[in-house]
Amino acid sequence: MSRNADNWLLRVTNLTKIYGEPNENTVDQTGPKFNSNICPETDSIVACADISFDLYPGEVLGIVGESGSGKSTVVKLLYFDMEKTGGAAWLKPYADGSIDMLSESNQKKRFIRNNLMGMVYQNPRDGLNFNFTSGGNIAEKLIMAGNYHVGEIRGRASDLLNKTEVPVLRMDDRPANFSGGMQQRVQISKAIANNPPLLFLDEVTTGLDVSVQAKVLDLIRELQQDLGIAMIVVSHDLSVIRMLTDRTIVMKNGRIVESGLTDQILQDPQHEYSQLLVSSLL
Ligand SMILES: Nc1ncnc2c1ncn2[C@@H]1O[C@H](COP(=O)(O)OP(=O)(O)OP(=O)(O)O)[C@@H](O)[C@H]1O
Repeated sequence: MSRNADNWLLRVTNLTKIYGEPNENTVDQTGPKFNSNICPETDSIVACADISFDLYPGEVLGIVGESGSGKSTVVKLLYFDMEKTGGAAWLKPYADGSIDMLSESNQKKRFIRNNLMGMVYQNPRDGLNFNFTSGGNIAEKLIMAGNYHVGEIRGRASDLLNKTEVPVLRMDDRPANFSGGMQQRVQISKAIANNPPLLFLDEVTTGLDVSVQAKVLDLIRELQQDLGIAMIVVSHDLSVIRMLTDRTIVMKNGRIVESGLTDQILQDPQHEYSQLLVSSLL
C-alpha cells in the first residue's frame, strides 16, 4: 500500500443519497445527534450524507455500522447501482482522476464499472447470473470489457476458478448447484476477472456458516496480498473489519462518526457509538 496526499486511487467528497422529497433542513435535522435518518419535516430518508474519504492504491478500507446506517448505500453509489443525490467521486485510472465519475453518462459509467471495478454482493444472486454456468459468468464480465477470444476467456476463467479454489471441473456447472461458500468464490472470480484496481465487498460472508466465512475471508485476504487490489469492505461485523482492513469508517444514521486506522479504532474508539460496537466484540 502506498500512501501520500496526491496518490489517492479513489476520492469521494460529500456523497449524499436522500429518498423522498427533502427540504433545506433535511440534512441538518437528521444524523447521529438526532439518532435518526428520517427528516421530521418531510419524512424523507437520508441514507447517507456528506461522506468524504480518500482510498489509496492497494489499501483496504472498512465501512462498519449497524443495519440501516448507510454502508451499502455508499458502495452502491460508487458502483453506480443507484443515483446520487449529491457529492462527487474521482477514480485515478479514469481520465487521470480529473472527471467526477458520478456525473458521467451511463455509457461511461458502464465502461468504468466493467474495466476498473468489481463488486461482490452479500447475495450471490445479485452478482451472478444463475442461468449461466460459473465459467459463463466470468466470461460475461470479460466480454463486457471487450475480450471476445473464446480460448483466452476459458483459460482466464479456469485460472480464476483455480485461484479462488473452485474445482475447475465445475466450470460448466451452474452456480445454483453450488454451496453458498462456493457461490461467493465464483462471485469473487467474476469480480476480479478484469484485474480491477478497486473491489467492493458488501457483507460478503454474512449469509455463510461460520467455518465457511473464515475460509472466504482467508481467500479475500490472500487475493488482496497477491494482487494488491484496493478494497472497500462493508460489514456490520467488526471481526470481519479487523481481519481484512487497514483503515475504517464508522457510520451511524447515514454519517461518518469516526474514521482512522482499524487497529486504533479497535483499541481506542473515540466516538461513543464506536465504543459500543467495539465492546460488542469483546
Ligand atoms: N429504496 C429505498 N427507499 C427508501 N429508503 C431506503 C431505500 N433503500 C435504502 N433505504 C434506507 O436507507 C438507509 C440506509 O440503507 P443501507 O442499506 O445503506 O444501510 P446499511 O447500513 O447497508 O444496512 P444493511 O446492512 O441492513 O443493508 C436505511 O435507513 C434504509 O432503510
